[in-house]
Amino acid sequence: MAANIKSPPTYVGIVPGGIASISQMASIIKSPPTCVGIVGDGITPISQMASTIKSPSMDVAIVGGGIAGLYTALLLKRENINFHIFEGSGRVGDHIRPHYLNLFNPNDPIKLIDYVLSSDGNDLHINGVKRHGSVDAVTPRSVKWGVPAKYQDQTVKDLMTTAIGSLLDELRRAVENNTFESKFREIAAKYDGESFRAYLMNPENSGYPASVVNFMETVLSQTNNYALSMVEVLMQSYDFSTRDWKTIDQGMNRLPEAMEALIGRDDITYGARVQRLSVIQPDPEVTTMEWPPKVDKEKIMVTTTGYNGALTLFFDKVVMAVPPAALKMLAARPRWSPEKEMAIRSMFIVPLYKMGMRFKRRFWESTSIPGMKPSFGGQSTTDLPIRWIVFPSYGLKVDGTGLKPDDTGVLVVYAWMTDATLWTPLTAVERRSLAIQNLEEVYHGRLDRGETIASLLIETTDAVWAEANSTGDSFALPGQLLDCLDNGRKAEGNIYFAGEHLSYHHTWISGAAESALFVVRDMLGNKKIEPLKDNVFSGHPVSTRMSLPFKFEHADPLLVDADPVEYSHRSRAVPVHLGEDEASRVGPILGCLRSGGGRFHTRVVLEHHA
Ligand SMILES: Cc1cc2nc3c(=O)[nH]c(=O)nc-3n(C[C@H](O)[C@H](O)[C@H](O)COP(=O)(O)OP(=O)(O)OC[C@H]3O[C@@H](n4cnc5c(N)ncnc54)[C@H](O)[C@@H]3O)c2cc1C
Repeated sequence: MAANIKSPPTYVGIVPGGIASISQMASIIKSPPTCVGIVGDGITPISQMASTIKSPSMDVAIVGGGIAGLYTALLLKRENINFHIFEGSGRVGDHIRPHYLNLFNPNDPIKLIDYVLSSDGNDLHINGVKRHGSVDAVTPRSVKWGVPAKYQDQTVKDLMTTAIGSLLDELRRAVENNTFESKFREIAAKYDGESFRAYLMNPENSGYPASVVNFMETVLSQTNNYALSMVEVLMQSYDFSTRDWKTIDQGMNRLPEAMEALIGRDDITYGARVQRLSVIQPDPEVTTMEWPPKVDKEKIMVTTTGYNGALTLFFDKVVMAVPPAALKMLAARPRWSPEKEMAIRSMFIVPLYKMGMRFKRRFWESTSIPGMKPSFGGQSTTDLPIRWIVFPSYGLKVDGTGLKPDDTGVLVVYAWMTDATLWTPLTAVERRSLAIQNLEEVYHGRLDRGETIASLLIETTDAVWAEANSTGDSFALPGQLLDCLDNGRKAEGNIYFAGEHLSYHHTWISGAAESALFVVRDMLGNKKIEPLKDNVFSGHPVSTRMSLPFKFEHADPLLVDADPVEYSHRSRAVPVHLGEDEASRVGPILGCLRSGGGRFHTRVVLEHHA
């Protein structure tokens, strides 16, 4: 049996009725090979197991194949540490879930394109008032919002700058001086105890009346976002004020797929939901075989179920790279410190709702109505249930080589927080019908050729994230941010924790990667682990779309999932800082997620050689 199992041969599997199918298990899990494994519920042939489990090196289980798990794997790979990923679903990337029905060449280089955050043709549709142009310039008067006279003509941007501009400047200066973390903690120690709403209303700060705060939240954010910790909303503003926005051409899921290819699919078991974690203490004295087996040093027993059957495997260390909701719902695991348990339980999970709507033509990119401008990217804001309408940044080539307004295209409507919760009880058909009606209202009198939204629509698909395994995004309520971060991150013996919720940049891909960096540093005794550099995997062939079972027809990436229930989120920009020299590098590059003095710049440059 040992011959079936690649190095080091301390890996034993047991199945009901014998060990015949152990070879199957060995082929499922090739390289992270500490261990004893049990498949199924029978453990009779225990006598055939090695007497004492000795592992010569450290073996790490990574639970979760999202960005946090994948990035942890790549860092461990660079350190030559054995690892294996257990991913509960059949794919990596989870939150990043664009879906294509269209053409592109799997061997196309992965490259960044500009992500357009706002454009001249974007609209505001609030209080029944339609306003064309940048959201930043909106005043309460312009949308008939009742506020005290002195605020009526202040733009929403000025109101926000007055409230937090100096704190944002302090954070930016701290990044330049490599003191981001201490500045973040200084600000959090002072302000985390209050919500952003309370902060804005506090006379010691901006002292805005509730009507002004409501106006700001409606125009700039989503309903009840300002109930979060003040520091969460400050960080949202900080991340959104990043200057250079980029996305990955042909879809953001090329990032996790490229990472997957670099890791190697043999080091990932798909469809393996971890259900149980147990700590097995060392007992070198005992030589008789029993279950659980005796081990020469502490091991973590990891039990998964899925389409590979049930697997039980032993590792030296485990990284739980899963969202707090998944961690909370783990059927059996050790009870951790009260602070840790509290951090896991109290992380505030924000629901998100998204619908991708595929249209016969990109009607938003052309208009014959005098005074109206087309929306080449960016997003429109409404106070309707759809809340935001996001225009694609794909195919925007002003030199005429991009997609034409008569080509098909996808709009995404996007609600979160309380606005997303309200979509949850509706059926799929009701959601689609509501989205169409909302869009008809926004575009009333503005479509050419006598068309309607319904007549232009090809298909829709949506994601009610609160109903998905990963739920939504994680944020902290007032007074909980530092506790959630510090206690949530703290290792429990040999069990470590990663995920976007444990970073300073909640709800960003870069945050998930940042958390992986923290974990690997911690696991290796605060070793100075650098983020991945451009050429770490230089020479490694990256073909990212080998496994997609679709025939592609034309070059407009449809960023919606074909599955009518589970929807992808649109591929969108991550905060990016690109230096001139970095942008121009060529060759096989794994783009890096690099930390600049606490500020985590996501630099996703993935190119592979022709
Ligand atoms: C609607 C939406 C829009 C977003 N927009 C952006 C954006 O524009 N830019 C940006 O940078 N970020 C965006 N984000 C955030 C970003 O996608 C996430 O922060 C990031 O992908 C989270 O990565 P993660 O690895 O922490 O978690 P996840 O992606 O949730 O990965 C966790 C993995 O663990 C697996 N898992 C869970 N439980 C188990 C178990 N018991 N056993 C085994 N496996 C398990 C899951 O299947 C999943 O694959 C968005 C998120 C959403 C929901």
